[in-house]
Parts: sequence; C-alpha cells; structure tokens
Amino acid sequence: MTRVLATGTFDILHPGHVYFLTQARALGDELFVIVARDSNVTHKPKPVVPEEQRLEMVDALGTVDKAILGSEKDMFEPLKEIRPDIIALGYDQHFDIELLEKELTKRELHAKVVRIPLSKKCPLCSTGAIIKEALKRYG
Ligand SMILES: Cc1cc2nc3c(=O)[nH]c(=O)nc-3n(C[C@H](O)[C@H](O)[C@H](O)COP(=O)(O)O)c2cc1C
Ligand SMILES: Nc1ncnc2c1ncn2[C@@H]1O[C@H](COP(=O)(O)OP(=O)(O)OP(=O)(O)O)[C@@H](O)[C@H]1O
Repeated sequence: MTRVLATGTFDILHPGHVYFLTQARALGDELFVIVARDSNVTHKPKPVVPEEQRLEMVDALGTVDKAILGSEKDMFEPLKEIRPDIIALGYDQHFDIELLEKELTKRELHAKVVRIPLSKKCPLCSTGAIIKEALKRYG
C-alpha cells in the first residue's frame, strides 16, 4: 500500500482542490490530508471558513481516505503517525522539495515529495478569486 499525503488550507472548496486531491490520490493507494490550522495560515489572509468546517468538507470527498487537522506547533508531528510514502505539494505551496526531503530524512521519515501542477483554466479555481468575485457582487 502506497500512502500519499496532501496538505493545504482548503478554504471554500473548488474544482482546483478536487483536481489537486485526485492527482495526489492517483500517485498511490490511499490519500491522507492534513488541513492547515487557522493559527498557521499566516502566508495569506486568514481563512473565511473555520478549521473544523474545512476539515469536514475535505474529509467528505470520495478521493480522501482520511483527513485530519494539522498540529498547531510542529508540521512534522502528524507525519510520525501517518508515515506517508509520498507527499504531494500543490503548484503554489511554498516548500522547496529538496529541503523538505532533507528535513524528513532527519526525522527518519522517508517520503518522496512530488509537485502537482496547476489544473487547466476554470473560471473560479482559486479561493482568492471566489472571494474577490463575491466582494465585487455583494461587498
Ligand atoms: C509535509 C507537510 C506537513 C504539514 N503539516 C502541517 C500541520 O501539522 N499543521 C498545519 O497547520 N499545517 C501543516 N502544513 C502546512 C499546510 O497544510 C499548507 O501546506 C500550507 O499552509 C501551505 O498551503 P496552502 O497554500 O494551501 O495554505 C504542512 C505542510 C506540509 C508540506
Ligand atoms: N486550480 C488549481 N489547480 C491545482 N491545484 C490547486 C488549484 N487550486 C488550489 N490547488 C492546490 O490545492 C491546495 C490547497 O489550496 P489552497 O487552500 O491554497 O487554495 P487556493 O485556491 O490555492 O487558495 P488561494 O486562491 O487563496 O491561493 C494547494 O496545494 C494548491 O496548490
């Protein structure tokens, strides 16, 4: 069994997320997802949807075998239990593949890190774009 791990904020689900998770799932036999904690989303505006609700939506997707909320303190903590064979990174996730693999090896975790490309064009395949459109109409 090849276990794949995908991570992300997943604030306001859209087909880009479905594409990312479907591609990640296709890399192995089962897909685990770590949903980012509200307190850790500092690289962009805070999520509109609270973490428990983001988790509930991701966990309900057919492609996802198990979704959990990440650690608030240490991103490597949940990996000790999940022990993924492959980690799928999104096209815009700010991690360097080599550096991440080195940090994993240091902790005796031996996952291959793979980057999933951007999906083909779709009108609102970005949480930021959905929020902008909603503000234009209702703001
Ligand atoms: C291997 C790995 C483990 C992660 N573990 C956590 C975690 O435990 N808690 C958390 O809040 N974020 C964790 N993250 C970070 C986020 O889930 C997410 O990748 C990050 O916020 C950037 O993605 P985004 O642009 O979708 O928000 C982890 C990321 C990676 C690559
Ligand atoms: N259109 C897309 N194609 C492929 N992957 C995507 C797409 N949109 C999001 N993802 C991936 O899904 C994961 C979670 O995405 P995230 O929660 O950052 O949403 P987002 O729509 O990219 O947000 P924002 O628009 O605020 O940057 C990330 O790994 C991201 O790269």
